[in-house]
Amino acid sequence: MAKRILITGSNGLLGQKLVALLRTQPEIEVVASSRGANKLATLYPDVRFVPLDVTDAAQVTQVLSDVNPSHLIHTAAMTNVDECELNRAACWQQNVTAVENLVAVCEVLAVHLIHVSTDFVFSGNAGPLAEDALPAPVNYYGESKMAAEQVVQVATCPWSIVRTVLVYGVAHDYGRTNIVLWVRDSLRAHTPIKVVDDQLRTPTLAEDLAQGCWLVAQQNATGIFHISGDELLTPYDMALRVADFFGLDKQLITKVNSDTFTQPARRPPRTGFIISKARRILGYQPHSFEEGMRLLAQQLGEIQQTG
Ligand SMILES: NC(=O)C1=CN([C@@H]2O[C@H](COP(=O)(O)OP(=O)(O)OC[C@H]3O[C@@H](n4cnc5c(N)ncnc54)[C@H](OP(=O)(O)O)[C@@H]3O)[C@@H](O)[C@H]2O)C=CC1
Ligand SMILES: Cc1cn([C@H]2C[C@H](O)[C@@H](COP(=O)(O)OP(=O)(O)O[C@H]3O[C@@H](C)C(=O)[C@@H](O)[C@H]3O)O2)c(=O)[nH]c1=O
Repeated sequence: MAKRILITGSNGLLGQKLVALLRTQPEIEVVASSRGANKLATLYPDVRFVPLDVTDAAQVTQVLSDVNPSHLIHTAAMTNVDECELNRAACWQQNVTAVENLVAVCEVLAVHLIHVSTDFVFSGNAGPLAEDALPAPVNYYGESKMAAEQVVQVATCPWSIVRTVLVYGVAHDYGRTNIVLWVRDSLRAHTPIKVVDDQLRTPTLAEDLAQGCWLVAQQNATGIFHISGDELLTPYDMALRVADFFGLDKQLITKVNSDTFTQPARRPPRTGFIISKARRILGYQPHSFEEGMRLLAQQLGEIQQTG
């Protein structure tokens, strides 16, 4: 059966990669939605866009009824972890109330809901983690994402939860940075940076995450899937690799502990994912960190496309 896939948060990093991937799939129709004006209008004029603020229950009902999707990939969220700690009401609205709104309509219309979640639902005491590890968030963003997962898990429509870790990539007309771009840009500007070596993550190329979500939709797979890269690295390791890859000065990078930072939100120390379930069931195969940086550099026009 043909699929019509509605994406929330299509202006975001994952949302943009999903639109780029899905518009090239012959057997599906993609409909993009986001809260702000469509950032992809000139890039992909062929893709239908509908404005949608997911915190507005009436709008959610109207848009889902109009679009009548077979699948909904919910990427929209408040993703600034420190901002979530400081502005808890807004965080709850965007990360939990929004999911309640979506679930209510997905249940009525029997839409397959694919909800994107995070390694920050875990305490970070025992990474890398499999899907059945017990959530125990250490910050408010993580609490809100765990509460959203709980809403999804009792939904009566088909549902999947795709959890991911520290996503990197380039997007169009996009303000938020990520570890690869931040390190590259800082070193290029000869700005010294302090990078932690007491956190562990499996950094995720945004294209891989989009592919993971698409595999879930394509196969109508339900349940929880861990979708990330497969290299367990500290941010300090990542910074050194970025410096090597872009030929930048490693002397500018200082290794530090997380407790030297005074961020409003605590970060879980050891996360990272075991992705064997996604490999086995979905056929998911992530790029290496090196390959991810290569793709990013190609997209930035810094190196030629190969093969
Ligand atoms: N980035 C990361 O490292 C990680 C992300 N995740 C999860 O992955 C998902 C996607 O993240 P990512 O793409 O990086 O996020 P971004 O911050 O890049 O994008 C999120 C988008 O959500 C949209 N949005 C926010 N609030 C609303 C709203 N009320 N209604 C409609 N749209 C809204 C915004 O759209 P607009 O611009 O139109 O306002 C924004 O562009 C999120 O659920 C996040 O929790 C999980 C782990 C790691
Ligand atoms: C700003 C900064 C970050 N870092 C490290 C810590 C951290 O692991 C990594 C990224 O830091 P940030 O504060 O930008 O990102 P952070 O908010 O920790 O990223 C998170 O985003 C949300 C949305 C998620 O769901 C998580 O998976 C997670 O990756 O870089 C440093 O070492 N030094 C620094 O000065």
